[in-house]
Amino acid sequence: MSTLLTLSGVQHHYGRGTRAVAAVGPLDLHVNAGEFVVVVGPSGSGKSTLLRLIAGFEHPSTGTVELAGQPPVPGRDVGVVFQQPRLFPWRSVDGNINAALRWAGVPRADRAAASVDLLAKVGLSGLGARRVWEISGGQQQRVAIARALAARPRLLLLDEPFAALDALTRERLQEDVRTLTNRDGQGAVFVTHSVDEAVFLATRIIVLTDRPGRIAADIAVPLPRTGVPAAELRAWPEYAALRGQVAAAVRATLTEVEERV
Ligand SMILES: Nc1ncnc2c1ncn2[C@@H]1O[C@H](COP(=O)(O)OP(=O)(O)OP(=O)(O)O)[C@@H](O)[C@H]1O
Repeated sequence: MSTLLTLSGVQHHYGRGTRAVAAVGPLDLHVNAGEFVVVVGPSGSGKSTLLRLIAGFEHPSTGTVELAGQPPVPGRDVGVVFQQPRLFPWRSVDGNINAALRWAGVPRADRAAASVDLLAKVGLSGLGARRVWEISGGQQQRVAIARALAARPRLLLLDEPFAALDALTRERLQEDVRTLTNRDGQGAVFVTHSVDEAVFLATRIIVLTDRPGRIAADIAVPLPRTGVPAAELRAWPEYAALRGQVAAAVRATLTEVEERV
């Protein structure tokens, strides 16, 4: 498979001199097209910083980030979904998606059809005319995902996108994102604190050490992506074993933190 994303010798710190905070690295990471990478790690270990570096919102203090061989251009190469949907509250669902399509350079004449497609993809067909305040938090997050997909990015970056949702809505969205990314063959890098969410969504899990985040474990998740209902998959012994493996890796990073205190 072709390499989509390459991080080489990446380190990042915020601030300067004695006030500098080392947030990430050094780390190397290669992500292939079609991989769904989930990043877990202790609070403050640099997960969001890593996504910001991949999105091109931040430039690494040392090392390089390349998407398909080029430095990432913010807003062009990747679609980003945050914990809060960050929609235009005064616009309709369609209005929000249309704005994203316009920024993505989709010609005006093609936007209506593209919007219908995107709404269908995220399970919101028929809700285009609703105002943002007329839909639920889960539906708002679906609109945010549709917006991130508008530019047909090769890579989707998701920073704890379901953390603010209730458990049932969260499970539904997990299933949809899993199917969606599987169908389109996009790459994804997804940050979460939930080991279960990581095992359910990932083809590969990266566990970060405490700050500055380095790669403590790189765990393949060889579970089927289609054909097994979510509840059944979660009951598989292989699923439980992976959960145990990832939880142990995360615990090991926390033990390191405790031993230093
Ligand atoms: N703009 C900034 N200026 C200074 N320090 C920052 C900035 N952003 C993040 N940091 C620091 O860098 C480190 C990594 O932060 P980051 O938000 O990437 O971690 P995280 O793993 O996503 O955290 P959490 O799991 O709590 O969301 C933290 O110590 C944080 O305080």
